[in-house]
Amino acid sequence: TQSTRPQRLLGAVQKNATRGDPRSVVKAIDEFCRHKEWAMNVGDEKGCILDSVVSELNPATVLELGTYCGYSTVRIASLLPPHAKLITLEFNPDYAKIACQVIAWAGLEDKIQLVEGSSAEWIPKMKEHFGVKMLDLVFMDHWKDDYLPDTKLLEDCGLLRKGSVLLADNVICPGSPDYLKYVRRSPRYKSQYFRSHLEYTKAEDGLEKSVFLG
Ligand SMILES: O=c1[nH]cnc2c(O)c(F)c(-c3ccc(F)cc3)c(-c3ccc(F)cc3)c12
Ligand SMILES: [Mg+2]
Repeated sequence: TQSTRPQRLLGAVQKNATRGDPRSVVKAIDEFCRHKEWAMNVGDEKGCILDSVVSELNPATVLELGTYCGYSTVRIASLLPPHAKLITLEFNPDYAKIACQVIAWAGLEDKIQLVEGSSAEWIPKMKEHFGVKMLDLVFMDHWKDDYLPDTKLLEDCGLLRKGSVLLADNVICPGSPDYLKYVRRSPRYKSQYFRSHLEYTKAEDGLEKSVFLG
């Protein structure tokens, strides 16, 4: 039977990356997506912006919405301090199966908790189920139409504190205009646009970094 693109991406990781070396996993995926098959990872250009936000923040608790094949999951987790935790939510079971194996190849199982399900279902369960008090960083990379409702859900669930950072991918392509309007207009956020390109292409895209002011 035909393999899927995520399966072929995993194959490229297992063939070209070194077990236990997260940066080689990131590199292997970028090479695969640039030279073999495009895939919707945040990619190397926006990935560098992601790295700088994570490194500057040094977060203890990270929530990623949208795991896909685990590229940004591995990229973020490889920069976290020793006892920091990353919870990543993926709705698609096929993506979750691949991401689990990419995370294992990178040797980051201890830092990452992969949960299969919807953000709407799991955000309200963060505190009771994962013992999460507050989120230091939320990387939003799931579905453009869910960015705004999930942001409001994070606020309502009391998961954001003064200084919590929301970092949203694809705010231009495909774009999340209602989300952008909300975080840019709200007095409760300090928002900043990092202009970049759609992964592995010349099309414009960017990341929006929004600091919750409490
Ligand atoms: O859905 C996404 N989630 C997370 N990140 C994404 C991402 O980083 C992307 F680059 C794209 C993208 C953008 C342009 C394009 F032509 C194809 C896919 C998508 C996306 C957008 C619309 C869809 F119908 C399917 C996928 C996503
Ligand atoms: Mg994306």
